Amino acid sequence: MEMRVTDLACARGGLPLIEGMSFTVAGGEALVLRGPNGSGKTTLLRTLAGLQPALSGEISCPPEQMTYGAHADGLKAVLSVAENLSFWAAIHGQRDIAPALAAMNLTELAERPAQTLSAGQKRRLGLARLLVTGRWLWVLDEPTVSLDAASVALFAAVVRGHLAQGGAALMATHIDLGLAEARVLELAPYKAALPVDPGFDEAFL
Ligand SMILES: Nc1ncnc2c1ncn2[C@@H]1O[C@H](COP(=O)(O)OP(=O)(O)OP(=O)(O)O)[C@@H](O)[C@H]1O
Repeated sequence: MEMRVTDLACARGGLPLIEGMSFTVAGGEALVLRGPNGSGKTTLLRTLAGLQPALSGEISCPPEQMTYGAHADGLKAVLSVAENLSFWAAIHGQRDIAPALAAMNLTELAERPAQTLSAGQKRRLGLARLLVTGRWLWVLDEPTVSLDAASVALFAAVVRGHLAQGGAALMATHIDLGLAEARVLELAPYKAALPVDPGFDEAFL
């Protein structure tokens, strides 16, 4: 399995942010996306996940082969931890949620309504969801927000396990995940030139 991105350009709010971007992610690989606030990491991930159209370029992997973890945890507040996971597992044709619960240290919280979880516990549940999708490519936006050091380590182990099974991960993160094997993809070289404002008029200066 491989995702090949070729000469991609994307925009947000009508402004081009990224242009001329090409890279590949293959099964067994983790790619960490780096760039300052506002540089377009979320925009790139949304584009790859098919949530917004690219301005131009090609993405070889269809959204059906990936799972996208956004800033929001995407939980159903009144469902329990186990019910939330079962819901997602059913959508993806999976049954066994026990390994996902155990991997993100949620077994003891299985019966708790999601709305009563702490921010870090909610994030752990959001990440456990990845494990019941069966998708090979994980596209993740700041996956470790709200996690304490122990949970970051748990998550790194989950990612490593996914890679070992031939999966891949593309993650925007500002923190060190402790995944020494991850490649870093800097956004800076692909910063799009700002369009010239055709309505500019010196008389108004
Ligand atoms: N809904 C929106 N409408 C218009 N512009 C937006 C919208 N969302 C984000 N932007 C702008 O698009 C640019 C890129 O934002 P994006 O969220 O992709 O950056 P980022 O690299 O993920 O930032 P951060 O590190 O802060 O999460 C920013 O200048 C931002 O203000």
